[in-house]
Amino acid sequence: MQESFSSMIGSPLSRINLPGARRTLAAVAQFCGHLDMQKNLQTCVALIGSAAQRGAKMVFLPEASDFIPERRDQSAQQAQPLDGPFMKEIQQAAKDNSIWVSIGVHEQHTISGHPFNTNAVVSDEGVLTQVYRKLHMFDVNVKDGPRMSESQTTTRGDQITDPVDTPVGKLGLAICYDMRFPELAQQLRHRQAQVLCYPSAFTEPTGAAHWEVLLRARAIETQTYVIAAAHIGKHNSKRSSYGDAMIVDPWGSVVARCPRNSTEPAIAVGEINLEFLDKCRSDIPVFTHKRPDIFHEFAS
Ligand SMILES: O=C(O)CNC(=O)[C@H](CS)NC(=O)CCC(=O)C(=O)O
Repeated sequence: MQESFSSMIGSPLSRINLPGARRTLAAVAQFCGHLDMQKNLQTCVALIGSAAQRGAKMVFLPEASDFIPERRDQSAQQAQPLDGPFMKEIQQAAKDNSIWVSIGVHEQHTISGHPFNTNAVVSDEGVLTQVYRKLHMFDVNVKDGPRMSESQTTTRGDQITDPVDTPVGKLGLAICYDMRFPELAQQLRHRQAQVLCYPSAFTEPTGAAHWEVLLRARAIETQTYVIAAAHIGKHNSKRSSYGDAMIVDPWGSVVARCPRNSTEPAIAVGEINLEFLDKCRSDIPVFTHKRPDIFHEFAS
């Protein structure tokens, strides 16, 4: 798996003109995914197009943008490899619109049979540039709340992915439930991330209780931008998602947000300002105040 995956990764980074681009626009997307991959693909392509039209250099699409399963067996049935037809079309749309894309998909895993929950980054030339596979499985049983066992349908990843250079900054990859694990955000920041993304399909009860607080906390404590694309609305008779896709700045302010009173596909555009980020980091230099002598995980 690892070899075939590596061979699909291009090396377009030398071609990005990053130094002058201290202020760029990012677009965060929200829609209601269904089982039908063709329909979801059309929605994603339309969102990529409107993000580009609004001047964004990168667009962030939700976790599981390819499909939301209705039954457990459908995850494995419908999952495609990263060089399959769904990602090919996304790559083409990125290229056609000259925009970078982060997208969550079920990534086929032929060995275990259960797909990875993957966040894939595509360059504005349509090249698959970085891939992260969700580390933390959402296996929970909340009274009157969600009961989910992601590990029954999903293979968990086993590595932290190095942040990748994009036009909006050095981007650290995570997914949804990962936002409850500050150690991943800290590690990505330790590896120089300036932006973290959490493509999501949050449940309604946990979204109402925790979503915004978690995202703003991760942004404040890591002093990075946090971009969380999200599914919203009723996917099928058994499942619905909270929505509230947003971009948070390194001070913890929400700078862009999709409407929660509509389940129509939407994007919100916000500025990523790396000068502001540097100012946040120098005003309150928490990362020079770390105590690796006490907390050994950050000793280098
Ligand atoms: O299953 C798929 O096809 C797509 N994956 C998801 O929807 C995942 C795993 S079930 N959802 C979450 O992690 C929700 C986390 C959450 O809601 C919380 O942390 O409160």
